[in-house]
Amino acid sequence: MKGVRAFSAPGKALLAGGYLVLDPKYESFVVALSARMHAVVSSTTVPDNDNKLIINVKSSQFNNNEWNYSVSKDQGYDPIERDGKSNPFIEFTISNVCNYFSDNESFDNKITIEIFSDAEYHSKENSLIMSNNYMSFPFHKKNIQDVPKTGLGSSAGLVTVLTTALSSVFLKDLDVSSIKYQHTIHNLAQIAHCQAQGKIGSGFDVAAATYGSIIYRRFLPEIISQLPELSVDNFERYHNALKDVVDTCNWKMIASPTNLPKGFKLIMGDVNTGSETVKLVQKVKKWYANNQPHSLDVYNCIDENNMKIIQLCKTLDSLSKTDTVYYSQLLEGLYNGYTDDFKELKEFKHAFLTIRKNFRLISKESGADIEPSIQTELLDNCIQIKGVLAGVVPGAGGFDAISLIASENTDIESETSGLTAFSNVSWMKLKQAECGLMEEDPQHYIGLRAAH
Ligand SMILES: Nc1ncnc2c1ncn2[C@@H]1O[C@H](COP(=O)(O)OP(=O)(O)OP(=O)(O)O)[C@@H](O)[C@H]1O
Ligand SMILES: C[C@@](O)(CCOP(=O)(O)O)CC(=O)O
Repeated sequence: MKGVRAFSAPGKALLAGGYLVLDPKYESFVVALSARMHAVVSSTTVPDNDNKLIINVKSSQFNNNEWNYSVSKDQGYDPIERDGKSNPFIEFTISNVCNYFSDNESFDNKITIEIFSDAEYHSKENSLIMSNNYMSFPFHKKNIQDVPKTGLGSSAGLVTVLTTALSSVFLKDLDVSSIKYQHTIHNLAQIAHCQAQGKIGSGFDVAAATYGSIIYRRFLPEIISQLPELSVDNFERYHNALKDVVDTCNWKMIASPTNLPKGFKLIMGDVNTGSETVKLVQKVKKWYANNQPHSLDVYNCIDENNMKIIQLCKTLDSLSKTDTVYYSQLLEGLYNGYTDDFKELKEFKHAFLTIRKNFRLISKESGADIEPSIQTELLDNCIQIKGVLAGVVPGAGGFDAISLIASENTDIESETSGLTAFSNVSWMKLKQAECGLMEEDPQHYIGLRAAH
């Protein structure tokens, strides 16, 4: 095997914009997370291979899961798994990437990709930690689909990093810091992820996996729905349409880089239950359609406050550079709980409280438990903790992990340890990611051993 390369992509928390982000008229605030999905790729050329590509994908952290595909132009790049095993997220990624690059003259025909996922994506129960000097991953006895998820976007991370790893076999000069390549990877991954999910969602998870923390406005769903069905018979038609959608079409989306302001951090707490996003979305959509114009007023009020949060992050970022004296007083105030002395902090806190109030209203009227009362109680307790400014149930809400915005000096573990109000929360080892897609050193994945 030659030219081994490795890549990683971050997970996500949709801090502001749940549900509204499904409509291209609203913008949202997505924080990329330090929990990352990784892919180590190597390739070689084997002779007499009947023009087939052999693609082996291993996810050994999950009961040694492994998928062995053969792919060829004659089969329309529809991957055939040797033992009939299925992982739609891997399959749609392979078919789109291979189809997209099918015009390339020469490329290696035997590809091996190892997937690694950081611990916070899944429940760690009954897992064995394997580490080396650089990385640490939990190994499970169960298959990937049987290990409970925490809701950080594992499938979006997987599809994005797998798209990158596979593309690197066709594009020897692939540079993930280049906007051009990020754009190609994002578009291919977004298409594969929608096809694997069987629906066209807002795509904020794939966008964050590619670009990192972003202000996001979704692409028009027609961009993806206009693609013809991918099948053996219409390979050429699909290929031409795919090239057009990936390279030429204006997706009319926004993914502009952002960050939490200096001195602020994101904290996430898992409540170990999880929720069914699809059902929540169905109920909210039904409520929205049947309650006009009141439902539009509620959405617009949420949007006003989402925009306030986005604007306040920009204001705080610029204050941290232009008025360092005021900014350090503000950070003192944040840590010590004098938030009402600073108009920016007061407004930030108020914006989150207003969003939560509106989501509770939608919960009551639609029957979708976006902020269930148990989470209300938890969030209300959290915002009393020293240094915690605001809290919310991110994304679709429900019983997923909660998100808090706090002073970077807040030690949430020690502030809450031994208190019954927090006995059901496990604080996740997470922070905001420093970047979206990145290239990693493939040596860092070698020699993982069980810790003693
Ligand atoms: N490490 C992995 N190895 C192989 N497949 C994976 C891996 N992680 C995720 N997947 C695939 O993604 C599927 C989970 O996707 P799903 O969209 O249900 O979860 P999620 O993206 O973590 O959830 P959410 O969008 O709520 O954050 C798995 O069943 C598997 O097919
Ligand atoms: C409700 C929704 O806006 C957010 C879902 O977010 P999450 O998967 O719960 O993080 C749906 C979507 O954006 O596709």
